[in-house]
Amino acid sequence: MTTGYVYHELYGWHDTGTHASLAPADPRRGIQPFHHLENPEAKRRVHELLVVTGLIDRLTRLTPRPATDEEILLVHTPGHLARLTKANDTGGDGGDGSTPFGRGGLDIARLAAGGAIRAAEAVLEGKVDNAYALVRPPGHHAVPDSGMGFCMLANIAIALRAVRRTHNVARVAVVDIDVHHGNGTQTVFWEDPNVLALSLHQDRFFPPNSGFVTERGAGAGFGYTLNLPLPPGTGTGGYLEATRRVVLPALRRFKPDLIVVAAGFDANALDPLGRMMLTPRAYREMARMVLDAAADLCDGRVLCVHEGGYAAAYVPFCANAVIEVLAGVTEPFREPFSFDNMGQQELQPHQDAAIKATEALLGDI
Ligand SMILES: O=C(CCC1CCCC1)NO
Ligand SMILES: [Zn+2]
Repeated sequence: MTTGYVYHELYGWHDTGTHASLAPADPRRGIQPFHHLENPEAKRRVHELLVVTGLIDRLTRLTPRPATDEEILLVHTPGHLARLTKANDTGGDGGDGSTPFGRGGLDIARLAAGGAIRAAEAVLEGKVDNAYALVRPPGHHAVPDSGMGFCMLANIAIALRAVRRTHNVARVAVVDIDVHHGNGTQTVFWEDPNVLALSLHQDRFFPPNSGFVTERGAGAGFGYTLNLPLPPGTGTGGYLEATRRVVLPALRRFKPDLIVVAAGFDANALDPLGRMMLTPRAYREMARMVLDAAADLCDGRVLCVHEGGYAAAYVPFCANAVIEVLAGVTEPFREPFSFDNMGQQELQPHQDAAIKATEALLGDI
């Protein structure tokens, strides 16, 4: 099994400032300077764990390149690109007031989107069987006319639109496991029956009023947007049942040529921005199920693009578990501490009800 891997040190130089988690530091409002939640630590430590454990030596390193204006404009409006370009010398915000970037921030965002493109190309050209793009800033909230929720450019959407012009890939399934709704991907492909936008996320967290099971796509795309809002506190049982009963049947019905995972890890048990309870074992089992489905459906073609995940000491073990599955590692790394025995990790009735509601919609794929 050959697994492509995209990472660049510049991803760690994306400067989100002292936003004191979510709001700009301001003594008049009692907000002390603190690092922004979307800071380099968690992602840099994912890379460093791969290096220290030696897993990186089993991966095929792919060098990211900047996404061009033309590629960005396949998804975003000229106005959004102009906003980012104008602020690139000074630093600014992606558009929602919560997406700060420093000088050269657009250059790094281009490298993130270009990293997703490069990884998608390598998978589609058969250079690797699957790939992991450890990119930053994240992308799954960005919509055509604005950045949002720490996302400046819609990395996955740009990659898909770019490679669909140059490669023979008709149907793509995007499985978003970030704890927040993949609204950006959903918005871009809302009317597209050839992209299945499937999101598992914490119910009514972010973006506000987004990610309801009733959001199903429109026109020819109706039924190809699938949302599974899960109750806060959902753990391994809920996610594995959701994967078994919603994700896998959806993939089997959709028959994708490529499976893309919006690999956010903020559903981890220690995350400051999520209220779920996942562990490396849970992520490993979800990845195993998706990889097995990919082997049956699309010659194993899976592309993971990193999104959120803010517990800097825990996310590395969660992401490492997924990358081990991609790389076919049979002796998984034993993470030093786990929360598999947390109370109510098994499926709970209210979580089962949420799964049932989305399960009922599979027939429209
Ligand atoms: O991890 C994220 C960022 C979510 C935050 C953006 C502002 C409040 C919640 N999205 O996937
Ligand atoms: Zn998130």
